[in-house]
Amino acid sequence: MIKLTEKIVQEVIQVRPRQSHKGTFGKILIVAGNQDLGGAAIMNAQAAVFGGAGLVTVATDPVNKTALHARLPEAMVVDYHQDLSNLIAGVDVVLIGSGLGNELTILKQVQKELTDKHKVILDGSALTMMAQENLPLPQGQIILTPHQMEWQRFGQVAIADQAKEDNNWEALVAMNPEPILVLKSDQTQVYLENELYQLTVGGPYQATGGMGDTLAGIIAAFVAQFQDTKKAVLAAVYSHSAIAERLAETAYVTLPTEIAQALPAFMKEMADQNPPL
Ligand SMILES: NC(=O)C1=CN([C@@H]2O[C@H](COP(=O)(O)OP(=O)(O)OC[C@H]3O[C@@H](n4cnc5c(N)ncnc54)[C@H](OP(=O)(O)O)[C@@H]3O)[C@@H](O)[C@H]2O)[C@@H](O)CC1
Ligand SMILES: Nc1ncnc2c1ncn2[C@@H]1O[C@H](COP(=O)(O)OP(=O)(O)O)[C@@H](O)[C@H]1O
Ligand SMILES: [Mg+2]
Repeated sequence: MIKLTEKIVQEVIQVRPRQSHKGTFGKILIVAGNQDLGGAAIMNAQAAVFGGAGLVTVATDPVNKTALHARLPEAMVVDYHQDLSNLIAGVDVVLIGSGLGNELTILKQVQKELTDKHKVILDGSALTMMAQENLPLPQGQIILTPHQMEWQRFGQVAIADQAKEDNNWEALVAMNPEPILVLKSDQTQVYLENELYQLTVGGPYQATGGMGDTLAGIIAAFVAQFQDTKKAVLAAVYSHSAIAERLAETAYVTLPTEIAQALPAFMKEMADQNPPL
């Protein structure tokens, strides 16, 4: 077991090269937010934009369009009932599932367009629907971000058995290809290529709806803009809770949107410890 420390973030977040443009830092499609859970799409997208993704498009229920535009003009918004195949073909990263509810048709349509070139984050309702419908993993480099109940459904490991890492590895190796697992709890762990990483920052001030939606957006931003996907996931998991821990020095609860807002300053601080070569 390896403890996650600030070192991983310093390793991943570099000063940006001058010769660059928005395409350099990755294109993300977020598929999230049904009629009732538009906040999840907003929190995904805010975290992705503030986390440094070059271009973010949100495919969501049309009732969420005005709210998304008003909250986050940097993000583009499309109706998730439209044909998303061209959009999917043009992005590097797809984050799907936060607040998606029971939108099974949309999940299936997105999944069939995914290819090996995509980095795919499966969160929230995507995991629950895939478990209920027994859907196979889609193509792409897969990152799963379940909380304990979602992992019980998706990985078929009872919550009580998740404390034993062998049980989680057994479920993971049965999946093909083996995904990266971010198993969220008050003791979040990352299962990644035979190594178990333990988060040692963060705390109960994070127990607020939308906290996981924000983490998923940060992961999307980091894997979109940083070369090494595995390290990018670890750095995202660490940054999310490290920012919360800092905010909690003066706040009883740390809101997901506040964590997103703190990302640019946190990332600059980390990058400044890595002077350009
Ligand atoms: N503003 C928005 O739009 C928001 C939209 N959201 C979206 O809603 C969708 C549904 O997500 P969900 O997580 O709320 O529901 P579900 O999958 O049924 O899990 C809850 C059940 O699991 C149990 N449980 C056990 N261990 C647990 C653990 N460690 N962490 C958490 N739960 C744990 C828990 O136990 P209990 O609370 O009863 O003790 C309960 O029985 C999803 O797509 C999400 O993105 C949310 O982000 C909120 C803000
Ligand atoms: N007591 C706690 N200590 C540390 N982290 C917590 C605690 N409670 C929740 N979290 C973190 O908050 C996030 C919750 O994710 P999730 O349940 O998916 O939220 P949501 O779906 O509402 O956005 C996870 O990253 C989890 O590790
Ligand atoms: Mg969640």
